[in-house]
Amino acid sequence: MPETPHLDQIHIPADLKNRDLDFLKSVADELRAETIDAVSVTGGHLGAGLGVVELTVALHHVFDTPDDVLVWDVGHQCYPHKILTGRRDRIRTLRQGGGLSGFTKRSESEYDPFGAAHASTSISAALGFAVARDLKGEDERKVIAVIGDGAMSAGMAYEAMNNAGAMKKNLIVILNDNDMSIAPPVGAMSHYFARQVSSKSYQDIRKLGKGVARALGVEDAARKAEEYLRGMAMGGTLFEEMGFRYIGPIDGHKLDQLVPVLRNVRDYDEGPVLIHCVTQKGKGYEPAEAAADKYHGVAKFDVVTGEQQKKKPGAPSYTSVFAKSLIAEAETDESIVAITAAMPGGTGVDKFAERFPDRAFDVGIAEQHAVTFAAGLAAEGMKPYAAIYSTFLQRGYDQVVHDVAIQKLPVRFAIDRAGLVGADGQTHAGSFDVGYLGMLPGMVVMAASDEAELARMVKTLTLIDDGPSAFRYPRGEGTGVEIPDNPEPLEIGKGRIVREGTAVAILSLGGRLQESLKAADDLGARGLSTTVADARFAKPLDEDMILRLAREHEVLITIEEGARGGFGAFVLHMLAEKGALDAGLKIRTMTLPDVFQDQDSPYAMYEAAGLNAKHVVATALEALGRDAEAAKALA
Ligand SMILES: Cc1ncc(C[n+]2csc(CCOP(=O)(O)OP(=O)(O)O)c2C)c(N)n1
Ligand SMILES: CC(=O)[C@@H](O)[C@H](O)COP(=O)(O)O
Ligand SMILES: [Mg+2]
Repeated sequence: MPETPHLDQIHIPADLKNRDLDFLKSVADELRAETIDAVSVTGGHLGAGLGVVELTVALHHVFDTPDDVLVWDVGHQCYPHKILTGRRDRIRTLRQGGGLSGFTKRSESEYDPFGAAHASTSISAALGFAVARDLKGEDERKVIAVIGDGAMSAGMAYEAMNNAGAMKKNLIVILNDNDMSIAPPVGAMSHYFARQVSSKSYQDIRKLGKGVARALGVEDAARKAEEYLRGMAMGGTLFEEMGFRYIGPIDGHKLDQLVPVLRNVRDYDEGPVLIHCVTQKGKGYEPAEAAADKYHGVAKFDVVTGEQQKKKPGAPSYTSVFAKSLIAEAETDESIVAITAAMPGGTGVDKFAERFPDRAFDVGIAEQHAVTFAAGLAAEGMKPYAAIYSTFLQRGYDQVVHDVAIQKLPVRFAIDRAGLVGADGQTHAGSFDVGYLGMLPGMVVMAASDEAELARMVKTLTLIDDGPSAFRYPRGEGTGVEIPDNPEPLEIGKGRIVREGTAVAILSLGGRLQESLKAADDLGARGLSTTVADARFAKPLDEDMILRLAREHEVLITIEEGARGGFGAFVLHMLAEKGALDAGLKIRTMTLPDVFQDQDSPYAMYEAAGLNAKHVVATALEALGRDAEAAKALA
């Protein structure tokens, strides 16, 4: 544990008041060390937090949180903020079961006025706070949003600025420009920011900072910087045109620049202000600064060497199987293109881009655009694979409906991180895609039960040219099955029987198949011969197979890695329509519970969700009236 004599004096942000710059600098240094040490034992988002250490200290020194409202965009950079806002004693529980969330969360602290984890929401939320404040007549309270350069690629940020600029509300937006997203940032705005940073005024203030601080000492240097910065607001920037006063760029690691600038804008009450703050992702920790991803998200690591805990080599990840399979298809089909919204590594589109640089597109954090862009490509005869995490596709839903499905355009959705994802918790769970896609007319929706199935699904989608289609697959490693070199396409709307039995039928969609097979073993040992079927399709359903399961078994259980209103609901609907429930079939639908589950290991989350093998066993026994045995199975 690092020595932290200054940080130890800070229990809440008010303890940072009336402190001089030297003290604040020491707090910042110790806060950085504490953040590094904490994340070394928990893993998590490190680089972003290290880049905002000084900014966090300066904000809490200058403003009166929680009365002043501080909204962090994404929230993955908020670990230093958590340490300063009364959560230091639990900081080594970050992202663990029962521990602190890895993001800002309203239920966790009054210093987190707005929860986040999906990007680019902060300016909209902050404007809402500002308008409410004014309606309540509490004008003295300040509202600040901190948003990254990557998050600035999303439409929402501009929708919010457009609105804020016109409303002329007092609102402070801090653009935290570290010239990084998860991967190097993309897009014209990113180039625009880079031009601002290379401008003469920024280079001048950097020189001024260095020279003057040496000559005058920090307090005098701060006064000098303040004088300089007062005269520095530039006209004519994009932000000025949108109605913001633009200040910067300033060096976000220099408290002697940050503090006076923040003090000035705190007292400015003539409308919205944007401070362009230049920072470095991973700042102050050499292994992070040197890493290509600037330690965006890390496993547990050794603080001295920076070496991250390696996972034991296991089966290939679903993501890598997707990438490999798509590359194989694209070798012989030039119309295949791949799209990612700022997640090239996470989706495997980086691998596709290495092989086909002209056919891979990283559009930035812009899921809405990604979907409609794919629709345009499809309309022109290309075969776009939009590889988007289940949770982030939620943002592009109207585009899926309006631009893709209604026009029957053959966009292929490769939906990664389907189901529970573990440490990222509530906000990142891929719970809803089967429901929200399966309800759309004409959509084909599949779920892979293992990596060989995934390879077959990639192949299958190359053949669907008359409408949209999707397949979903979980985060992490596959099951270790052999992956065929030339995968056979699947017959649309056909499932498969994996094991034949007579009393109980388990109909699994996607990644719960292994648990279903374990449950079948257990039920078999209890004298209940059990059929296990892999549905493969949530839409269209394999009606023949499901009707047969309903006819020939006393109990039918559906199971899926998704919320209510998904696969089980579709099956129930179909069986009801066909009158297959009229004869007294004992049917149970096993889904994620109707709550937003907190983070934990994926296994523990499925355990809490009641979707592991023993839960299937108990469900079957309970359906058969063997309640005592069911209770024992769960014990
Ligand atoms: C809507 C949405 N899409 C994708 C992501 C995944 N994501 C999390 S952080 C991040 C990069 C954010 O970059 P930036 O805003 O510059 O913050 P930095 O990490 O550089 O501090 C991305 C793409 C997300 N959280 N939300
Ligand atoms: C903050 C954020 O949204 C991402 O960094 C996310 O945590 C990545 O998740 P994976 O680790 O599953 O790619
Ligand atoms: Mg960034």
